[in-house]
Amino acid sequence: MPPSTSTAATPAATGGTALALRGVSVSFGGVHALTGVDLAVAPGTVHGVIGPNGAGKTTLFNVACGFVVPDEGTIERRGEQLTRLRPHDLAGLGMARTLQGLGLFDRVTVLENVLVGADRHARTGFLTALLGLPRAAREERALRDRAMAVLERLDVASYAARYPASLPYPVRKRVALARALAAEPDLLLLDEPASGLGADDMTELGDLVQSLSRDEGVSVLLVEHHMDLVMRVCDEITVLDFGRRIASGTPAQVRDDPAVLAAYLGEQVG
Ligand SMILES: Nc1ncnc2c1ncn2[C@@H]1O[C@H](COP(=O)(O)OP(=O)(O)OP(=O)(O)O)[C@@H](O)[C@H]1O
Repeated sequence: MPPSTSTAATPAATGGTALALRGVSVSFGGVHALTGVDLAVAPGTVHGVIGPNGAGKTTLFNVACGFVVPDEGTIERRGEQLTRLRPHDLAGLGMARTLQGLGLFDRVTVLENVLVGADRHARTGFLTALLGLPRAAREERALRDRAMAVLERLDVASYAARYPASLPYPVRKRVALARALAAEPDLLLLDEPASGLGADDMTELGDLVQSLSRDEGVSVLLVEHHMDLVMRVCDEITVLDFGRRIASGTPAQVRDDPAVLAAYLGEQVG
């Protein structure tokens, strides 16, 4: 079963972009990681962020997640400015993310990891459910059903009772994505989701991302090195270089942009 579409973003429902960064600047000491960057994720679309090494992609992702507070600029969600976005605010805002480091809990099972994501909708909370209190029983069952459904969708339900550390990396990546999807976000932030994946897994990942946006109206911000994946699944792409936006547009526009070609000159494009 796919995640519910009840929270999916539509232009009418959002009253604006799914996420917009305006004039965002971030410095680390003397390093200008981002300078006046604008980016708008249109509802229900996949927006890619690419750029050579050190271009500022991770910093931009961290701003969108609330890990990094920009020195200047604003973040808007559905037309409203978010002041002091924090990582723990994401679920309440209908946002979910996966990280390069995956961030799975090694001491609980795959299913329990995904339940942490699904817990966004629980009234009684994951801890109460874990403790098995009677009033939580029905809700816990519903949460487990949804978590299992997401694991099935990503073809990893057979690992539900296993511990993440014992699993191959591509499986752990799917579990991390399942945990994000279990929260039924309408905006998904993906940081290098294809890293460490083989060709088949990458193709399936691309199909899933496209299906989430096209069939379910989920908006996606995709920071990714693999150019072929970005070109295949993104509706729009923002290109960063030395912390500045040097181009944005459709994959075809970006591919032919002289500034982009110059930025990547000498880089091996994955
Ligand atoms: N915590 C930090 N402290 C100091 N400098 C940083 C920090 N994080 C990033 N930078 C610097 O900011 C710039 C942008 O880095 P960032 O990691 O955002 O780029 P990136 O495009 O994700 O690079 P890569 O593709 O290599 O991962 C780089 O010059 C980097 O060295």
